[in-house]
Amino acid sequence: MGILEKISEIEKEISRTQKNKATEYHLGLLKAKLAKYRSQLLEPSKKSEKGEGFDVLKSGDARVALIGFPSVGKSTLLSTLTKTESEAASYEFTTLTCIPGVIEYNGANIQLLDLPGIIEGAAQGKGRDATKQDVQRQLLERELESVGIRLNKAKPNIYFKVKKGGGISFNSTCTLTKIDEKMVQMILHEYKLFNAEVLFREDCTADELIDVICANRVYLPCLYVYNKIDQISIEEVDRIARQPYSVVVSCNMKLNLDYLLETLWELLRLIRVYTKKPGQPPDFADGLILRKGVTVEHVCHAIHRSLAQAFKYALVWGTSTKYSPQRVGANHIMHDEDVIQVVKK
Ligand SMILES: Nc1nc2c(ncn2[C@@H]2O[C@H](COP(=O)(O)OP(=O)(O)OP(=O)(O)O)[C@@H](O)[C@H]2O)c(=O)[nH]1
Ligand SMILES: [K+]
Ligand SMILES: [Mg+2]
Repeated sequence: MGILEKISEIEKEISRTQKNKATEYHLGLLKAKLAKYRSQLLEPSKKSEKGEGFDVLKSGDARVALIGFPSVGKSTLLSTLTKTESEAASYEFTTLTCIPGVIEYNGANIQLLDLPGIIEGAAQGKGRDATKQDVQRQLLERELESVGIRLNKAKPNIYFKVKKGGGISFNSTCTLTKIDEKMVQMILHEYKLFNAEVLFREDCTADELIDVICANRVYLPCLYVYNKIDQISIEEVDRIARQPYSVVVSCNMKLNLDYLLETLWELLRLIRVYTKKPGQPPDFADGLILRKGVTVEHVCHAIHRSLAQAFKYALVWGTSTKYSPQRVGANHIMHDEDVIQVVKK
């Protein structure tokens, strides 16, 4: 049996197995097997070591990829938000390669990647059926999930370390309601791991443990953009817009695109920090683009490599301080649109 067949066999078995106390361990084992075969599938074959990727250089302050069904308007969106034109047409698979563009927003350059549609033949219809969006979303999520991508999800808080000996040590700092020691043992054995340290710091599932064992999962923020709202009822638009991480737009009618950019900015956790020299106004024309959570020390590094060493203190104006200006140390956390003046030793 090939890997694909094994995968489909296990998927079938999972779907026909009823979920209850008695089948818990069996299901846990099936999930571990499934994850194992999927990883094998993703390993590059000997022949084409590199795998087929799109050759686009990373650039700008952040990167966003457009993943979606054919003809949902990915290329139209790229052409609308950036100076790049990506061909759009009413037939599926108009785009056959990766087309990069740049969104200029709040002084930041956000690289936007237009990609070919994934999953064939499901984007037809006028958007009349109320649940088409939900079905597409689920299929896309499942597709990304199966290649190890986790959307809008933090890495499970499990400490996991493979050891040379000593068996499996299992501990938790909280009550576990979805997994127990026996299940952990079974899953580890499936991966031929007989010596390891496992410490649960939150109430995780078997799937989450498997993610941690596999170690190649990618945790990404995801914004669900629903285009063509000019084609559905206002009630449906309203319902979709209320879902988390969701924005409704119409590229053709230029509806809600400002809100899309605002939301993208927030989700990418971008912030602007303006620098100021003594006795001069802040340099609002040329802000530093950084990420939420950065400290004054990070800002120093962004200004100049050697500045952090020469740092004495900084004056900060903005929402991150109680007073403006306020004298702060290297560990102070900056907010969007703060102004900073660095004082050297
Ligand atoms: N009604 C409506 N049609 C739109 C909108 N945006 C795009 N379209 C149309 O949808 C069709 C497909 O648009 P594309 O931009 O080619 O879609 P795509 O997702 O890039 O498609 P592929 O590259 O083939 O996967 C085109 O005919 C667009 O004119 C919109 O907001 N409303
Ligand atoms: K198209
Ligand atoms: Mg396209």
